Amino acid sequence: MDFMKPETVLDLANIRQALVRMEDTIVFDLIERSQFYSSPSVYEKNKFNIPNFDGTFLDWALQQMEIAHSQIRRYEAPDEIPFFPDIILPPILPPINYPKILANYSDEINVNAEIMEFYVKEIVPQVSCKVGDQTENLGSVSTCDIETLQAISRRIHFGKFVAEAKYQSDKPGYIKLILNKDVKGIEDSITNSAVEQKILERLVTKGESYGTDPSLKYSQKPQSKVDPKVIAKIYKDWIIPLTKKVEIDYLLRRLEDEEPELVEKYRV
Ligand SMILES: O=C(O)C(=O)C[C@]1(C(=O)O)C=C[C@@H](O)C=C1
Repeated sequence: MDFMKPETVLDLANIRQALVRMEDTIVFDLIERSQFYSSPSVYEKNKFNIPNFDGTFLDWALQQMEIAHSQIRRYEAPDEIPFFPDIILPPILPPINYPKILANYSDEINVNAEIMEFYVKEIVPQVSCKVGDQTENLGSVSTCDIETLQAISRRIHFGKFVAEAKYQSDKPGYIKLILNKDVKGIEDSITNSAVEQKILERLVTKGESYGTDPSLKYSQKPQSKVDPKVIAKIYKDWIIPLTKKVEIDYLLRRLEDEEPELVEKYRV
């Protein structure tokens, strides 16, 4: 898909293909994280003495990274959402005039605070190789965390494109659901259990293959570096539900950016 060509971005088959590709990045990032200890010092507020800063070491490191990445134009892209939108800077590179694809409030749909919370509380304890700190690796842990968080955030906020594609494909149906504030109806209409099931099965296969040394493939002992079932469970319990939350939150506001005459047509 090409963000300069909206029709390629709003094609559900293309979006799903992009989501499948993102699984590779996320699975590899989780495997990378599994080399390290849980490293609680990285996630403890004000553990290190950082002048004029109130937060965890990871918050601080991620903020520094986002400041740099904002200047290299990362957050101009419609599929990149910062964790700290209030501290980012204008790009140094000239702006890109992306065609409008999403509704005008789309940047306000941001679940990164929830992503940070489940990452620290649920993912790190399940994928790290051992409980505790390993002093010399705290920096590596934080850079690995940043990569993983950014990959998961991009995947979850892709829900906006999924939602827009679904909205465009059935405006009358969605306008009625939105006017009725029918959250359950919206959730049912965006859910495709067969697609979800396939994702979970494929993640187990990817976890097994990517986590195994190819030369040991035929060994009797399982080699996976992260239990593939844990990877599938992270998707089932957190990544897919939050993607759906993004879709629902996006759709609930969708009439803010719709022709009033069209909305009136469906109001009873
Ligand atoms: O592919 C879709 O239709 C989506 O809405 C994305 C997604 C997902 O998170 O992967 C979420 C909800 C659907 O039930 C299936 C898959």
